[in-house]
This record gives sequence, structure tokens and C-alpha cells, in this order.
Amino acid sequence: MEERLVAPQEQLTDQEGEVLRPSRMGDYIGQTKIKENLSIFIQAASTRGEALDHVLLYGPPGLGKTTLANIIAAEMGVSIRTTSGPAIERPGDLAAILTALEPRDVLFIDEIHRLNATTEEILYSAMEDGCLDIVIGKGPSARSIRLSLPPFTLVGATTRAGQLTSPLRDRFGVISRLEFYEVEDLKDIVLRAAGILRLDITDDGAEEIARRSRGTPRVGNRLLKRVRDFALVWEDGVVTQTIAREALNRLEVDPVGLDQIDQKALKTIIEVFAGGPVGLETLASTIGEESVTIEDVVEPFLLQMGFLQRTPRGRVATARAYQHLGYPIPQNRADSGLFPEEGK
Ligand SMILES: Nc1ncnc2c1ncn2[C@@H]1O[C@H](COP(=O)(O)OP(=O)(O)OP(=O)(O)O)[C@@H](O)[C@H]1O
Ligand SMILES: [Mg+2]
Repeated sequence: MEERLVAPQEQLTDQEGEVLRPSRMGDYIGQTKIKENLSIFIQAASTRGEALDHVLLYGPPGLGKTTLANIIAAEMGVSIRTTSGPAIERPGDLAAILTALEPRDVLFIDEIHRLNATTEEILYSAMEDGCLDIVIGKGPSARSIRLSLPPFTLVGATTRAGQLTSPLRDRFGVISRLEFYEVEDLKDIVLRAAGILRLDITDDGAEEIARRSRGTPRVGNRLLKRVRDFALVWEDGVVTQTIAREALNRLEVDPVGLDQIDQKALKTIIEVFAGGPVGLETLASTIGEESVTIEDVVEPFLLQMGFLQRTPRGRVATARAYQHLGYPIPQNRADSGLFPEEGK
């Protein structure tokens, strides 16, 4: 499949955007409540000279979990060691990482829901008691020894908090859910990125890109870079609202950020399944996408926008979806409370 311009997951071309990643709390835009709370916990831990409590960050891809993990370490003034659930294959891998940490360091485990069970269990006592139980030798001569670890902060990130076991979840002192960003915040993120990339951009140009970025900073940065090319070729390089609008229309990102796949999903529910409810698997196979793609990267945004509802019997297109795509709203939909309240 061709890569989606609005896909929230990291793509190869995003990596040159590493310069765009804010490195201090003051540069991290939006997510105000999380920032404020974390800042207090960081300050308190620093004052006591202790490690920060373990932090779990969860939420859809591209909202700034990895960024925040790095900022936490920077604000604590400690080093960060980054790994991921699937990368830690054996308990020994984890033991090696843990014993190499300096006191108060941050260990960042991305995709922490993908740790295997034996490794996860080792992590329990490391997180809770600051020690590591390891078995040395094999057979009858095997013995277990207990190593004590330097105090450290585990920062875990996941897009799927539901897949975390409860013993693991319970060992995090701070659990923060990242939310999709408001247009205002995304606009600031786009303006900030434009500044770093030395692009000329108008205020309404930034806002146009922000509105089409699906609440996701990674998408905003990516759209900015694509619009920049059009601005250079069509005009004198200035990203105006007209340029942004024309460019993104041409790239098939609609005024609220829906692309062909989103539209296809909604249109299929409306046209083929009379608005739903339709089960996830049925919907996925009808439009020829994997059901995980629908569940992880199409649906969260459609739910957030109030275009889709999840009911026990399946997915339902809302009156707002009919309206947005230019279909007449069927009477049963207008009456059934499926018209989402304004401002949601
Ligand atoms: N609050 C923010 N302010 C400014 N830029 C941000 C913010 N959050 C994220 N970004 C930008 O978006 C990019 C993606 O963020 P990040 O890699 O932290 O997302 P993530 O949540 O870890 O995604 P994934 O689930 O795919 O790992 C960053 O490189 C950064 O440029
Ligand atoms: Mg990440």
C-alpha cells in the first residue's frame, strides 16, 4: 500500500524531522495538564534528590510520547536509555540494561505492551523493590541471587493501554493519556516547525495546515513539508492559506483532515451498510484494509471527530458524517441521538 500522507505512524521522511522534536518542556506545545503535573513531579523529585516515579504515557501514534520521554530525562538532568518491548527478547537483555543505569536515569521502553511475559515479571520487582532476581547456573546447581539496582525511572509508552497487564499498569505512579491536539495548538506546532525550517508562512496558512492534521503533530509537520514544495513551485515560497488549501486538496487531504481511506470507510458504512451498524471485520474486508489498520489509525480520529460511533453491534456513521460527505441525513439518524452534540 502506498504510504498515507496523513498516517500518524512514523515514516522514513519524518526522520529528517528529528530537528523538529522539542527537547525541553517549555517547547512542548499543548497537553497542558500533563505538562503541568509532570513538571511538579519532576521538580519535587529533583528537590528530594530522588528518581522520578515511573511514568506511563499512552495514546495514539504521533502525539508526542517519545518526545515527552526525552523531555522528562532532560528536565531531570539525567541520561535516557531507549529501548522497546519487542527489542528486549530475554530477561538477560533487560538485566544488562538495568544494571548499566546510573542513579536516577530514565529507562524508556517504547511499545511496552509488547514485552514478553518472563521479561515483564523481572520488571515488576525492578520497578517496585529496585532489585533484580536472577538465576545463575543450570540444573541442580542453579541458584537465585538478588541484585539491587540504582534507583531509576521507567517511562513506558504504548498506543494500546488496553493490552497492558494490570500488574504492570499498577506499578506506574504516573499514568498520562495524551489527547489529540486542538487546532490552536497544532497551529503553534506548525509555526514553530516553520521557524526551525526557515519557511515563510502566514498565520492562516499555518491554521489551514493545522485543521487538516488530524489532531496529530507528526502529521502537521509532514503536511507542512509537503505544502512547502508547492509554495516554492507555485509562488515565491510563502506558505499562504490559499497555497495550503490548494496543495492539500490536490494531495487529497480534505478540509478536516480526512483522506481517501477515511472517506472510503465512511462512504462504505453509509452506502453499503445503510449507515451501520457494521462489524469491524466486515467493514475492513469490504474496503480491503486490515482490521488493525481500521482500528488503530482510521477509527480513533473518526471517533474523535464525531463521524463514527462504536456501538455493541458495530460501527455506525453519525449524522455529522452524512453531512460532511454531502449525503442527505436519514430521518432515523437525525432522531436517534446520533447527531453528536456541538462542540464535542
Ligand atoms: N507537543 C509537541 N510540540 C511540538 N512538537 C511535537 C509535540 N509532540 C510531538 N511533536 C512532533 O511530532 C513528532 C512525533 O512525536 P513523537 O515521536 O513523540 O510521537 P509518539 O507519540 O512517540 O509516536 P509513536 O506512537 O509513533 O511512537 C515529533 O518528532 C515532534 O516533532
Ligand atoms: Mg514514539
